Amino acid sequence: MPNVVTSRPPAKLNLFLELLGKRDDGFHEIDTIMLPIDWCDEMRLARTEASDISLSIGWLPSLEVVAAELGVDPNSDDGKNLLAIPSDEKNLVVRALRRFRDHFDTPGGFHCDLLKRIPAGAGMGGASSDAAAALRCAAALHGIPLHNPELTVLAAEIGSDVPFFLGIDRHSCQAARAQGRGEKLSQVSLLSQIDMVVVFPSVCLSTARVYSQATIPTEIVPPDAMIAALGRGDLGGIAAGGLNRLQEPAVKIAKQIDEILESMWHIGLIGCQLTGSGSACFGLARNAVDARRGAEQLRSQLLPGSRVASVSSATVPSSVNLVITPNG
Ligand SMILES: C[C@](O)(CO)[C@H](O)COP(=O)(O)OP(=O)(O)OC[C@H]1O[C@@H](n2ccc(N)nc2=O)[C@H](O)[C@@H]1O
Ligand SMILES: Nc1ncnc2c1ncn2[C@@H]1O[C@H](COP(=O)(O)OP(=O)(O)OP(=O)(O)O)[C@@H](O)[C@H]1O
Repeated sequence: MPNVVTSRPPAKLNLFLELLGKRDDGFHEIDTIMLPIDWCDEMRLARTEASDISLSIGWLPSLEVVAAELGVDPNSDDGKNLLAIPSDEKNLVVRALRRFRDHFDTPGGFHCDLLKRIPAGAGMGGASSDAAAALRCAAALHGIPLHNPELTVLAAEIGSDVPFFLGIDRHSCQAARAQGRGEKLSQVSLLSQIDMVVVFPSVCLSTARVYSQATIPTEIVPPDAMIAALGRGDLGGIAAGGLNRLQEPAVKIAKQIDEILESMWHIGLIGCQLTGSGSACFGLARNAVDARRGAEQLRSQLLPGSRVASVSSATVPSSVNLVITPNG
């Protein structure tokens, strides 16, 4: 079995998110369509003799470059709020590796090097994706099948978005419908790649706080139109079928979201909306060239104070790659 593996956990966008009701466990019953995108973190996981679990974290291309894009001093309170990622039990990677080790009773521990690109508190699933990748990397290091259903059980215990990043059954997944708390998954097919622009304004939103200020609609919208448009590659239909019931409470907390969305509509993107509980927003472009051009335009208008990227749809789960180390 290998001693070191790597993976590139992707972010996700919620093309559709409806609130169906409040559950007794304090979570919301949701109906959401999630799309993996090629904005990824970088993970390296090694087995260790000692039983403890350690994590080192950095930012790509560097903390200073990311802080400059956001217009913050990395040592200021704002900078720490946006960029100081915990490396202890609060990090979902540490939580995932500890749960894995205890559940499968594997010998020794792990050391994880995590390089972040996915903004935190953005509604892009960064922590959840890292946790899912950590479970798969740990399974590969200990010879446990990557599609072992017990991994999905562990994932659901770690967070509502984590199961999505493990993929569905044994197949790679271009998009998924998530119901329940987010753990009931079904495949959604895409006829063609989707190209978008994503903007992360320099504000970190708490998922719990946005949900707590959301209201359950009297009239529930189903995701059928969105699912049909994705299946026939109809960009106009995807834009028209978009919805995010968490957008209203998120905008009340961070008003700049409205300004960002306005700028995105203004440069000709369509279906512009918040992803997840925010604060990141996305808009659909006709193709990758238009997405790159749109990102350049928004960068010149919005920087510093936002991170802007052109992205394309991707798949989950992220692959796990063996690293052949000199001592085998
Ligand atoms: C907003 C989304 O990202 C959309 O994909 C997810 O619903 C949130 O997934 P997540 O960040 O993994 O959320 P968790 O870490 O499981 O829960 C954080 C908090 O969000 C709220 N929460 C989360 C999921 C859900 N279906 N209903 C909720 O009300 C709860 O207050 C919960 O304590
Ligand atoms: N691996 C991780 N990467 C980034 N943040 C993490 C990680 N583990 C824990 N966190 C903490 O979780 C907070 C939320 O991170 P993030 O928004 O990436 O999580 P998420 O819940 O998966 O995504 P979403 O915003 O879509 O709900 C961060 O501000 C950070 O304090």
